[in-house]
Amino acid sequence: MGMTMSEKILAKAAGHSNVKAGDIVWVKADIAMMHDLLGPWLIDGGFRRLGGKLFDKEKVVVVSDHCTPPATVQQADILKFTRDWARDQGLPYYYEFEGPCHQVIVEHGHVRPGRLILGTDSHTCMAGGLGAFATGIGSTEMIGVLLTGETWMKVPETIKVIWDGELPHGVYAKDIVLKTIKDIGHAGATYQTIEFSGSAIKSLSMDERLVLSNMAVEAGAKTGLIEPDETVIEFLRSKGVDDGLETVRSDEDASYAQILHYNASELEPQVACPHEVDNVHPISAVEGKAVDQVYLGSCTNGRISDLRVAAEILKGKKIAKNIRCLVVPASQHIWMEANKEGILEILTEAGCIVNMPSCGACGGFTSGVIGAGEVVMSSSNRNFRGRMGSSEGEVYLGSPAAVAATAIEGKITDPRKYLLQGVR
Ligand SMILES: CC(C)[C@H](C(=O)O)[C@@H](O)C(=O)O
Ligand code: SF4
Repeated sequence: MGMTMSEKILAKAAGHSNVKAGDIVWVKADIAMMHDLLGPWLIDGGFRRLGGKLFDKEKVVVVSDHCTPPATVQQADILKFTRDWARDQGLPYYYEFEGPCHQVIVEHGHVRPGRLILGTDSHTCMAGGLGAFATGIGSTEMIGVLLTGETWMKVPETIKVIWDGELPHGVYAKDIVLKTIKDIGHAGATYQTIEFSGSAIKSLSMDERLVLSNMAVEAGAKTGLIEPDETVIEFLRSKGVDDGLETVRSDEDASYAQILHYNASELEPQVACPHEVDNVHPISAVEGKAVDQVYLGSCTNGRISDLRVAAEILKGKKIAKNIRCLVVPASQHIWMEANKEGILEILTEAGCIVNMPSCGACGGFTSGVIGAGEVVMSSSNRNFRGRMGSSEGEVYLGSPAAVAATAIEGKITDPRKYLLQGVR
């Protein structure tokens, strides 16, 4: 019996030639990633009591992103604690004010195909877009990983999700993943891997692949994998990475818990409605819903291609009166790229506010929270009650194009009417 990608990566991490779904294995982490909110300030006590010595400094990456820039004294204290901890531990890889951790570790080359990446954040699974088995773990579990470099894991079964065909214009990876989550359900892939494949997936850019893997956890999955190919290798080379580029793929005769098959050419723009990510409908079902804020950003959809498509739609136009449009590039690097391309100017002239890269508005932590009764159309990954501020608010999720079109009209809007044929 062949092995899935997920089984192969975990077999390697466990030092076995073969593992199968359901096996319990001890695995060695290639990267242990923490952020400010669930990292050092939470675990330092336990970590020190148990010896306080890192298993390997080179494999520990800390990113301050959730409390940046701090909006309260408590957040400033958390940030200071995290920064001081990284310095005291002599960590070579500490990043702050650069953007959400998942984007930052990808850009800095910490994510490579076949690696096992453990992080104290549920969207750690985003690294699966480059073919790494990446998953979120709790802070307590992270103490053990920091001390030993190891943890135990049950090898997950895999749900294979095949998207063949060609995406119509105005339809994106975000729509693919929302439709997939709708069908699997928000807990339907619990303790399973989702493997995305098919010709539509293969033709996605690196930016768009990361949208799929990022949101795998919204179906409850442990990770979301895409077979690494030349798109991934070229991306990594562009970031100066030239080792650890071997690819990993599922065997033809690997066994799957479930196989779902879709035709991308039939897909329409999708929207996840409050208050669950699987409450997904075609945009036509919610068109016209008035919004108070639109949010274009996050580790899900704040990358350069997302900003480009929004600029294409908003160029020469103005956002609706009485709404706010927050744009938050997913990293400092993307911010600079968007600046060079004139995108930030286009968006600002349209009336958007460009914030610094951060988790702030996405998770309702710092700037951009919403009040009771307010409605947001967001390009991020979660719409739980209270996600962006008040529990009396409402969050709708869609593609960056849908967000930009909504900004123009002040109500949820199908982006296709604002896009020239061929713009992706
Ligand atoms: C704050 C953190 C625990 C959380 C996560 O784990 O995902 C956040 O990043 C999110 O997106 O909700
Ligand atoms: S989902 Fe939002 S809060 Fe969570 S890591 Fe990404 S940007 Fe930050």
